[in-house]
Amino acid sequence: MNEAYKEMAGRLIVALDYPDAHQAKALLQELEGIPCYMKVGMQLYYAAGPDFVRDLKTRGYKVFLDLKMHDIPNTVKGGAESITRLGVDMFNVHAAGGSEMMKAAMEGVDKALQSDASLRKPLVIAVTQLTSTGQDMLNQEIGIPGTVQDAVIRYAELTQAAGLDGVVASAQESGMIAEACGKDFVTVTPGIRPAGSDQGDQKRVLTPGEAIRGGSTYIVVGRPITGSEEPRAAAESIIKEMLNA
Ligand SMILES: O=c1ccn([C@@H]2O[C@H](COP(=O)(O)O)[C@@H](O)[C@H]2O)c(=O)[nH]1
Repeated sequence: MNEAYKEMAGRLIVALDYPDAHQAKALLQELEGIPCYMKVGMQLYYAAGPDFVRDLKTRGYKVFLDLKMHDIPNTVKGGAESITRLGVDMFNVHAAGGSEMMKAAMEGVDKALQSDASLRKPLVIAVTQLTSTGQDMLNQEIGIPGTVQDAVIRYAELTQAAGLDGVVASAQESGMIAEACGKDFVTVTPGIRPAGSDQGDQKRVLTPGEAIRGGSTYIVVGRPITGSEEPRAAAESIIKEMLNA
């Protein structure tokens, strides 16, 4: 395994959207040896809890805990403290919670780090507009005027001003986020669909190659891998496409 492959595989975040630890572990076995990031979202975390996250860390994976916290600042601060104690590498909040809430998340991280010197600071990122949100939904259903891109940039700037490390957005917006917030501001981009694959409920999609060319720091891929008859081949083909980009 060469360095370029390792680096690119580390930018692939596989979404372990499963109902239980047993099924998630079956995928881990399939993907054994591929040095990708693993994402634990609500479905798996509510079923398998912190033990599953610890198991992933013991196996040597980088872990993104995708619980999208959105609550009053005091509650988010406590949540961020607990998540940091779990030893994850990345977690998120909703930018729509506002800057006071996002700053409180950072305070929770600091509190955990100060109490245990063995902990490393996780990347803290904020969801801008979900990749399942399209222009019509934003304007007509949710009632927010302007373009999706305007809303994403506004949230990205708010997130950066609150001291977070980056945002979750569509890969379609990675370039404009880099222009507004600089290239070091992390972009984590779900809604990735290899050519010809089913879009499902995602509205703002790009292929893995387009996302890397567009400047995404990380891409998040779930069903194109987990729903494939050959998940390992699907993951390898995505990494190959990322490398070729
Ligand atoms: O805006 C967002 C935020 C998070 N997600 C999560 O990413 C994966 C995508 O899974 P696919 O199966 O590849 O669609 C999933 O876990 C979402 O919860 C997102 O899609 N969009």
